[in-house]
Amino acid sequence: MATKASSSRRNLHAEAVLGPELSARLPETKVLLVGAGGIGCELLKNVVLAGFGNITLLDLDTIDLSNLNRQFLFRKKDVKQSKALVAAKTASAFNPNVRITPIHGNIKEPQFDISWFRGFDIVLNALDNLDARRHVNKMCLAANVPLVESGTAGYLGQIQPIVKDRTECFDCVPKPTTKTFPVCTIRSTPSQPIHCIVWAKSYLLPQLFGEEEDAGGELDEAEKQGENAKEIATLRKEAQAFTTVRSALRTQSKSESSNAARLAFEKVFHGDILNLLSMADMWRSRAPPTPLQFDAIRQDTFKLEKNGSLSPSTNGNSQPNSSIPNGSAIPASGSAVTEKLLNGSHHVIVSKLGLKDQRALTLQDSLELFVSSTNKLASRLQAGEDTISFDKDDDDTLDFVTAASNLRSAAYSIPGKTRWEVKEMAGNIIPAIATTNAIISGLIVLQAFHLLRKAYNSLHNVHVQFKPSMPLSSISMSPPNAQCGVCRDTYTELPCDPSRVTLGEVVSGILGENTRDVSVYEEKRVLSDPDWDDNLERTLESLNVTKGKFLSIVDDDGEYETVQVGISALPPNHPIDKPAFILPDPLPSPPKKVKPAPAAPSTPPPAPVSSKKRPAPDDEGVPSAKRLRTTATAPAPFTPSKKKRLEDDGLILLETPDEAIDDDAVIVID
Ligand SMILES: Nc1ncnc2c1ncn2[C@@H]1O[C@H](COP(=O)(O)OP(=O)(O)OP(=O)(O)O)[C@@H](O)[C@H]1O
Ligand SMILES: [Zn+2]
Repeated sequence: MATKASSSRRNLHAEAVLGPELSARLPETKVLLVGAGGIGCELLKNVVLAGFGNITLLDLDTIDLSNLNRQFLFRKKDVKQSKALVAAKTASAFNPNVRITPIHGNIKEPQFDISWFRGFDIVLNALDNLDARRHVNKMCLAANVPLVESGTAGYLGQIQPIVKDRTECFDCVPKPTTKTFPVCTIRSTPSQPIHCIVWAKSYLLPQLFGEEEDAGGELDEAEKQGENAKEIATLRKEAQAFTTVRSALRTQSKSESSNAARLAFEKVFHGDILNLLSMADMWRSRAPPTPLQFDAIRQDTFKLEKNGSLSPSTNGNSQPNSSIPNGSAIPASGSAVTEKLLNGSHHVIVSKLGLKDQRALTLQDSLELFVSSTNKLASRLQAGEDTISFDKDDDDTLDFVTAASNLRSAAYSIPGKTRWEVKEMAGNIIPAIATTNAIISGLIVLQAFHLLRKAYNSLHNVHVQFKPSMPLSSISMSPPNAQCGVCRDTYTELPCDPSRVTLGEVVSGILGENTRDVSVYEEKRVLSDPDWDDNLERTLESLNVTKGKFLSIVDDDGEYETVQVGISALPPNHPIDKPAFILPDPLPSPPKKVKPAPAAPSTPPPAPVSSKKRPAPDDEGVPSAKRLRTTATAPAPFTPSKKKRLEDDGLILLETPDEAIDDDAVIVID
């Protein structure tokens, strides 16, 4: 047990650096750390060693073998255990005076409501996805708790301190959206390895092993977008033919193993390609693909015509119409194998000694991998798995995507990729660099100290960049974006019993004397608007508006900012004969909206300071919503309910003539 003397000796260093006032406060400061992954493990170690004494650590995940190289609080014996629990246990040993409360859960769960967030002095994010980051940002704004946001991507990293009404919030600057590709490039005319990988991951795998679905919608949309109508008709036929293959995969017996795989192969790598070849127009200006032959590849008699013109990395040395022997590796772009091939040498040497993941695959290898992974996935379906989707850590799905994408690449004379490269590209993986995580975690704690001291002028957004001469750059904080649809809203809390209080009671209670035309949303669901009051008599519970959710009350004339009403629980001693809700006192009074700046002149003015910011790096992107209510600044041409009804009828309404139609028509890598 630590004595008082040893514990004060332990703190001497921190006290000298932080000063007596802050270091005396740290043992009592309540910090919430969200995420116990790459950044989270480093950060937990830092906050424990800095002297924070009351830490809540939350993570939804369990430890994976692949985490161990950088998430140093975990050991092999901990694999499959809760990250939060193991990290808390390991880090508790670093300082006997620390109390770490681990929570194995999702930060979006309703029990982590506004009052729960309000119980912390500071929140530190160590997350890996936009959705959770956005959620924590909003909860911290609602609870008025300072947040330090962070992210790393390989050698790059960023931290952003966020204080309500003083700094930009996480959503003040729009985030880049995921790269998308036109349907026809993916489905008929791939020209790069990534096109084949997206096809295998987002089209073929779901078609064979995912939920049965009508691909018609996606193609209808592609047709609307003006993509080639004849080609779309061929793709429709192609999609229908999947039914036979799907049922073979779900019923084949062990003895006919490989029959279903052969059927799948023949459909997608032979039949579908023959169909496409019949559309002569398509191949006038591009090299046609080659239908693959199952038996010939197996027997090593298949000769693949190589047409150098399709290779993305052709360097002038390619040799049109030279043939790649079946037993040779499909060249992996960027690898020594490719170099040799592109330099005219056909004596491709495939090392069988290299790591399995990093070996270039021959056409035969790909075929065998296709058969074995298809069979494994089929037996999983037969053993009761409903649907199977891609997961970079699920070997069977990764093998399938590796094999299928390489076979497709071969058919289209596109360089192949190793299993390792496919994992990186299909999983959207930027290798994590432990050093970047460590630097970022140190910076998070420094900004946390400024926040706790309320030294707002010392706050900085800091970037770790790949520039040896200047590895760190920092930018002073910008004020909130006046048009931000998240931090400019007015937040309030409504303790209530959702099974007893009606939507109408809440809306009129919150508006009070200030009655005006409003529309009410929960996320993007419209619950009522001035022309549609059907739901006002219904209880919140019947509308699925429960603890932890927000009701957004939007001024219909666009004159006032939106009021966000966070639903929370009534205190346990609330008298049963009193109304089933407690209105905030005073009632929220949203400010008038700041009108957006006039349209930019034709010559753009110099970039404002805030545009120097780099958006937070993200391992996982989310496609942009068709119309995010919160970012709409101009009054909508339709009332929300009417818009919703039209959208339910399958119509997409554009806000402005130049609004792009959303991403439904394209396949998204996520
Ligand atoms: N909604 C959420 N609630 C709680 N924890 C979350 C939530 N979303 C993500 N996380 C956690 O944030 C952490 C992010 O860490 P990191 O980026 O290192 O991810 P990882 O899953 O450990 O690594 P990798 O994705 O590279 O395999 C993960 O441990 C993840 O479980
Ligand atoms: Zn904002």
